[in-house]
Amino acid sequence: MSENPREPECLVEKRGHTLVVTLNRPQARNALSTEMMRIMVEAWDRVDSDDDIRVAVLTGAGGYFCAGADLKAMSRQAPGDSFESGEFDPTHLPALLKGRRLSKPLIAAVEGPAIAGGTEILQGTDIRVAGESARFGVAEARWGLFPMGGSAVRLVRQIPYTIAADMLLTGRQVSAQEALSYGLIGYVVPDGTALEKALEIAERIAANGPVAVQNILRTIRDTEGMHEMDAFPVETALGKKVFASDDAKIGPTAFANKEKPVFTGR
Ligand SMILES: C[C@H](/C=C/C(=O)SCCNC(=O)CCNC(=O)[C@H](O)C(C)(C)COP(=O)(O)OP(=O)(O)OC[C@H]1O[C@@H](n2cnc3c(N)ncnc32)[C@H](O)[C@@H]1OP(=O)(O)O)[C@H]1CC[C@H]2[C@@H]3CCC4=CC(=O)CC[C@]4(C)[C@H]3CC[C@]12C
Repeated sequence: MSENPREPECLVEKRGHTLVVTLNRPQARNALSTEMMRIMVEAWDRVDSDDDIRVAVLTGAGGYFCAGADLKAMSRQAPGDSFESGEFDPTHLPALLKGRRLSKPLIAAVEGPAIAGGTEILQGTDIRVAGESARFGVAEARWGLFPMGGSAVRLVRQIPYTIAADMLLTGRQVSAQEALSYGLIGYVVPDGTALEKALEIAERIAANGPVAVQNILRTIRDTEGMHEMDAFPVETALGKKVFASDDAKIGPTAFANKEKPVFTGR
């Protein structure tokens, strides 16, 4: 099928306090194009800069999540050439959230295949929902490629070593139920309802204190891999910022008055 030139290759829509980012090349199973990744980076910048956005959701169009890099485009222009020329420094791939993390929670809503770059970007998300027919895998080795989206570093930190090694070295796909059992995802829902579930989770987070949410998230990230005695000073500094916020007064007062807190994000 030809690509629809009028349709953006990535859709970005604000729904209340949530920004929904939809990979939109279903005819190519939402394979990553440079245009798609350009829009993704714009969306990530908007998440970080717009105080009214408290959560983001990443999903794919057409019942697919993402088939990874565009292998056809890659056959026409080898990424290695771009690396050698210095055109791309793959140490930082902001579209794939490698070398960049969002300051607000990112929820993945996966339907269908999340393969190679699709499972790579998944590892940059925080909460993950998948339809029961979704499939995951890091297929790069099958094509003589390297999972440059961060999986050879991240996957073994997110799921058991032997499963990560198996997936990375064989390139095999795993079902949503397997992925749930490994802890790669947190929810399996009926096909077609992953976005609905992700938006429900997003709403719950958006109703919480934004200062608290963002500093809890930052603590998780900034202390990953640290000895706890080295991590606690980092955690405490961020926690004190939260307790110094207006929201830290709004919450308890709302409870005492038997009201729903209306947080300001300050
Ligand atoms: C290294 C980083 C990641 C690399 C990769 O992801 S490699 C890609 C691996 N992907 C796969 O193995 C999946 C292949 N597809 C499938 O297995 C199946 O299609 C499916 C299971 C996904 C679906 O099966 P299906 O039966 O439903 O559908 P099909 O009939 O198979 O397909 C339908 C239709 O879609 C087309 N299709 C499917 N997948 C792809 C695909 N991956 N690419 C293209 N087209 C696809 C299929 O052909 C059919 O089409 P049709 O015409 O109908 O026949 C990289 C990630 C990001 C990169 C960096 C980005 C920025 C940069 C830019 C540069 O220029 C180079 C440097 C770089 C920094 C770049 C470097 C490498 C990355 C980091």
